[in-house]
Amino acid sequence: MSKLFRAVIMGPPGSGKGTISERIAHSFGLKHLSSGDFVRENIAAKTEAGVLAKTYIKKGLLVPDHVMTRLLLPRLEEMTKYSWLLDGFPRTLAQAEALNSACDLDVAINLNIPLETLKERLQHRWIHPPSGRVYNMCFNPPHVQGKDDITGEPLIQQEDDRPEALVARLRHYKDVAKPVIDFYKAKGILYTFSDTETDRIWPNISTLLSTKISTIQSDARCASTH
Ligand SMILES: Nc1ncnc2c1ncn2[C@@H]1O[C@H](COP(=O)(O)OP(=O)(O)OP(=O)(O)O)[C@@H](O)[C@H]1O
Ligand SMILES: Nc1nc2c(ncn2[C@@H]2O[C@H](COP(=O)(O)O)[C@@H](O)[C@H]2O)c(=O)[nH]1
Repeated sequence: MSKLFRAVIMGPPGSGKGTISERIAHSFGLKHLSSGDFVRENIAAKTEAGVLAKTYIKKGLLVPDHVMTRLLLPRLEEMTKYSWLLDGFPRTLAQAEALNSACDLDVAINLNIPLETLKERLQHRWIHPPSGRVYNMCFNPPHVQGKDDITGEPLIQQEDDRPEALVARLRHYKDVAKPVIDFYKAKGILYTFSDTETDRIWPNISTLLSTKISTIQSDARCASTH
């Protein structure tokens, strides 16, 4: 039986986490687990965690660690038989430590994108809140402007994607992300990718994952024959 592969992807707002996560899931057959999707599901289901999370999201804040961890770890327990990519979690050191106590990771992908590029991207980002599907009028526009490709429902722009909200959001991101980046660097599993275009970053991520996944599978085959 081949060993399972587990990875996380991190990056500031607008860095392409969601975009690249979809490509990884499609190319490598990994389950794409999005913390934002889990939050939206809980909000829609009006669970205790969802109701609490909504109060923070409406203020453009991160959901508190204990709420996020309580919401996310049980979902990972349902995934023990799958290889997965976790998008949007961890965002803080406390979350990284909680995840570390629950499972081992093979790779932590870190997207390092220039501020001006993030600003440009988020000005043109439109989302379909119920599904979390993401569009960009310059990069991947919807078939019909303002409408979700799948449901035809309206797309919105997030308040905190506005340029004036972004600087504070990015400063906060850097403050909370640095300990997480250092945590995975110390574990020897951090891989950072810097560029202004997802289409240039993608081949490098694809090569890394191809190498890592085939190495894990060949090690598993060796182990099973000894
Ligand atoms: N790991 C997490 N810890 C705390 N809050 C989270 C976490 N993941 C998601 N959230 C909350 O849920 C909201 C929606 O998450 P999602 O990833 O879909 O959007 P986002 O963070 O705005 O994405 P992006 O980083 O691309 O801007 C976030 O703005 C945040 O408030
Ligand atoms: N102009 C470009 N836009 C891009 C690129 N990669 C992603 N995007 C768009 O930016 C936002 C943020 O992406 P997310 O995956 O972090 O939500 C979103 O609207 C994407 O469609 C790119 O290389 N160039």
